[in-house]
Amino acid sequence: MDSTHLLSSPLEIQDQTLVDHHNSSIGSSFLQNQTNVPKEFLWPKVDLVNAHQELLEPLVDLERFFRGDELAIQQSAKVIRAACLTHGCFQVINHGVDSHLINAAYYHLNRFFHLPLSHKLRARRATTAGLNTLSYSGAHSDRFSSNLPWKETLTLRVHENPKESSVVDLFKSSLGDDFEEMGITYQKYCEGMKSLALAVMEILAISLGVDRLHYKNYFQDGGSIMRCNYYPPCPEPGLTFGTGPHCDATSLTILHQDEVGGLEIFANNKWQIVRPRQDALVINIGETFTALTNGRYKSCLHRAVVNSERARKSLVYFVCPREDKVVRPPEYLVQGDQLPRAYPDFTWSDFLHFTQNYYRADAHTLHSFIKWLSSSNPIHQNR
Ligand SMILES: C=C1C[C@]23C[C@H]1CC[C@H]2[C@]1(C)CCC[C@@](C)(C(=O)O)[C@H]1[C@@H]3C(=O)O
Ligand SMILES: O=C(O)CCC(=O)C(=O)O
Ligand SMILES: [Fe+2]
Repeated sequence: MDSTHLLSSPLEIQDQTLVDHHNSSIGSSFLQNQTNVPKEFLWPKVDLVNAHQELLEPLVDLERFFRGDELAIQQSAKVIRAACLTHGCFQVINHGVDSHLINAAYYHLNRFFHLPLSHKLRARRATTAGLNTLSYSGAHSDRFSSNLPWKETLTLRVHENPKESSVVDLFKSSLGDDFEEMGITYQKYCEGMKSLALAVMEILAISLGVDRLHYKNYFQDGGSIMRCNYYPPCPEPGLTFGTGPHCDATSLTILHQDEVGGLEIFANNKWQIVRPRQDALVINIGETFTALTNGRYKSCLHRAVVNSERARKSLVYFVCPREDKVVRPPEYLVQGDQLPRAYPDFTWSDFLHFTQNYYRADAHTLHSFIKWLSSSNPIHQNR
């Protein structure tokens, strides 16, 4: 683990904040007007290795799952199992999320990121009574001072089973009445993604040989994080990342990337390109799911590269357990001395808190979190 990433207190994060023009005003116009990459965006050379090969991750057709074709479901589970044991990534087609809804989500994403920066900043950590939050960030420059990502993000955090009105109100109250339509679209997008996530949970359970409904029931009352990524063109794309190498701390990620491409996955000891498919959604195993499988399934190490020609966009839906729920694998995956517990119990709320206040998520977040848990809470030490 790189201990320089481990921050001992929230204050240190504030201390790292960039000053003056970087502080709150990095937006696409700032990034787009650069003729070279400012030093805060330069990533270490060891990380900047290129990917040359295309990932042949499995493409799973969910049509037969939704039709209840048992033989096909078992076959898909087998293919998914192999992918999750090696790199933690697969793609799905005929996934049931309406392509018009995905297009509408991109339409609103574009509209949002083309607003003047002062307007985008109105969505900085806005909150509704239901505790859903909306937050805009330009290159995370308010949180970090080096290895900045060449992107802007809009993050919607949705608590379990939100009422439509709460998400729509959040968009309206932070961005203005003109954003009602955007709120409705993102509410629907999250609903579509949630039902897909529960279907995928069923196949994952089958693939692990645990009770078919185990994970579906577990995530039924869970929340989610929806993120829009906007990656402006970059004058020297080989020096930086749109999103640096990391595993998602969340449970499952359902990602759509636009036709520009840039998502790369670390598999078989090398970085590999995930070619965009308009009709497909990329599914990545996150670290919380790794813990829920007692370390059986690999969380997917991935990154997003930028290019000098075209802005790139992606829509990311992160599946999370209910915040206070204990993250613990089913008994079937823990068997005495042969298969002891790989991680102690924790809650999603604590893990999320760690990533938002103490540690910048990277390739080792779960490992670092467990270490941090045991050092800050002796109860966890011998579990
Ligand atoms: C729990 C989370 C932390 C991040 C958002 C979600 C899932 C992925 C994480 C992230 C994308 C990993 C790379 C670093 C990060 C800061 C980013 O570049 O956006 C991460 C997210 C975050 O803390 O905002
Ligand atoms: O934009 C992408 O393709 C990847 C984004 C990502 O990994 C993330 O937001 O967690
Ligand atoms: Fe990610």
